[in-house]
Amino acid sequence: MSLTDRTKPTDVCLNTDLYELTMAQGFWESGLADAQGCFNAFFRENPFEGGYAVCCGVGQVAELVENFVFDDEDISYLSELEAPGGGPMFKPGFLEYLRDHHLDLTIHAVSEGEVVFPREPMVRVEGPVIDCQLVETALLNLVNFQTLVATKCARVVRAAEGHPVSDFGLRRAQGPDGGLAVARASYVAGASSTSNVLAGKIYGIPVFGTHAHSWVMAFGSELESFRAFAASSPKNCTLLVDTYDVHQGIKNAIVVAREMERAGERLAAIRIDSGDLARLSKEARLAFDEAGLPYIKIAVSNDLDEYTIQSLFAQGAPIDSFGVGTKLATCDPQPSLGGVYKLSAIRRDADGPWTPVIKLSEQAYKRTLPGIQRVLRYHDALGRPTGDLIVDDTVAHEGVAHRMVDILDPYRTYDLAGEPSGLLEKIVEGGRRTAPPEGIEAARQRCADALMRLDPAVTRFLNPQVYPVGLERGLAELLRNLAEEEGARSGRPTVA
Ligand SMILES: Nc1ncnc2c1ncn2[C@@H]1O[C@H](COP(=O)(O)OP(=O)(O)OP(=O)(O)O)[C@@H](O)[C@H]1O
Ligand SMILES: O=P(O)(O)OC[C@H]1O[C@H](OP(=O)(O)OP(=O)(O)O)[C@H](O)[C@@H]1O
Ligand SMILES: O=C(O)c1cccnc1
Repeated sequence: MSLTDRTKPTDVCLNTDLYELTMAQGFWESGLADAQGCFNAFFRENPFEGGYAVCCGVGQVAELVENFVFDDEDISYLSELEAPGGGPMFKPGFLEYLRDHHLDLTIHAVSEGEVVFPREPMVRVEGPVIDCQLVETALLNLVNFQTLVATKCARVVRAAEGHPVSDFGLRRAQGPDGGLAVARASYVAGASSTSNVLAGKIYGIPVFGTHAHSWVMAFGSELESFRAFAASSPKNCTLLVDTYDVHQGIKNAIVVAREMERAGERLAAIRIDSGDLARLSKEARLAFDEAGLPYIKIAVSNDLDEYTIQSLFAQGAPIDSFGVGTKLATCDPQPSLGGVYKLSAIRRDADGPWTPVIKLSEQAYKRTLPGIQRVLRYHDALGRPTGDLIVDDTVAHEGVAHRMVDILDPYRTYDLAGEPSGLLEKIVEGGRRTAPPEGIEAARQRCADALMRLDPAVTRFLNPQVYPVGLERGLAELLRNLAEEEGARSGRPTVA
């Protein structure tokens, strides 16, 4: 992960919200340090008004847990913190407890690159409630942003219809760490390369680049600048043709391409970064073809997103590749996923029975789901997903249940077809990863496969169909009972 890659590993434990540490101290003091909890990370709505999300960031969770250690420097910093009302924020006994404390967690997660849907657990964390709480913020920080970026990039890649998309977002990203996360998640979601060199080094993502307008402006003329770039980077030569006038830029690119041919080299591409990209790309294509240079590719950039790219192809633009920066890195127009991490079951000790719990809300869609949840994804004969069933292992259930109950409307049921398989895999047990890191290429392949199998009605941009996610009947009944009990206790009307 980027933080542990670039700073001392133990810094991950302070990459948290203060309240996680304050609550941990409270659990420790209340004698609840050994109580066990089960938390789920999930989101409530698909981003970008789309029909799905691409799970990302979970590939770094095991590393987070293994590196979650408070060293002397961390303890010393915490010991100096003052409470607003006076006196130390943390008690010496608690800080001694934290020193060399390791997270004794077991974690199940959806594999990176897989498609996920609202309300189903993406990550399930079990273990001492104090440890579950300590890891919350850092875990959400990894999973929320990368899932958002991966989803955005999957949309851009879909619009690009197989043409390469390069992440150009670093200069517009939310800080250095944000830029790395964007490059990583974009690659998982199908981007072919990144301009971010550090991301290339850390994650092994192919790096790609052209040149800036400043390169052209630094020379006496555009032609001179193109010649100098071709001489300097003959094997990696994409010329930016829009600094002054695109028509002249195309003519200059043809001159340089011919000179390169004479020197036994080939101009790879031009890039157009302003103006009407459909019209200019058509003119460029025609000019290169007429000049006998059909191999020169056309790359474009300039505030692109999935909608602009879709529109460019609808206009018949002969574009070969895309550089996408600002709108990818900032996940325009939705800058956050809103994923949450909620307690769903507790038990007093590690051998006792789990007690499922829920949080009620005035808004039914904000009510949480109880239990030790897992997800069964059903597939048709061709391996295409047909629906996801959330099962709770604290209640009796039918195992493979073919009927599911709508999460928000208990009177609505769906019949599931096909064969189910478990969506969550164990990635951490007793605080240790259960398998070596799988690497970014495997996640990228999984994402490509998952998106290919998903119903186009779910992946379309406009009014996508809702992918069915529902509750196994035992869980639906438990939810209704708990909501009634909690409602009666709080005097609120029952929402289930
Ligand atoms: N043919 C097209 N159809 C749809 N959108 C386009 C087309 N050509 C360009 N765009 C998009 O329109 C937006 C604005 O382009 P515009 O031509 O105004 O920029 P510009 O004049 O090049 O400005 P600047 O030089 O400041 O970048 C950009 O997001 C660009 O990608
Ligand atoms: O448009 P985006 O999707 O955000 O892609 C990144 C942008 O960054 C560069 O512009 P910038 O003006 O920063 O530098 P330049 O002088 O090299 O064009 C590049 O030319 C792209 O337009
Ligand atoms: O290499 C490029 O062309 C590039 C990289 C980052 C941002 N804009 C352009």
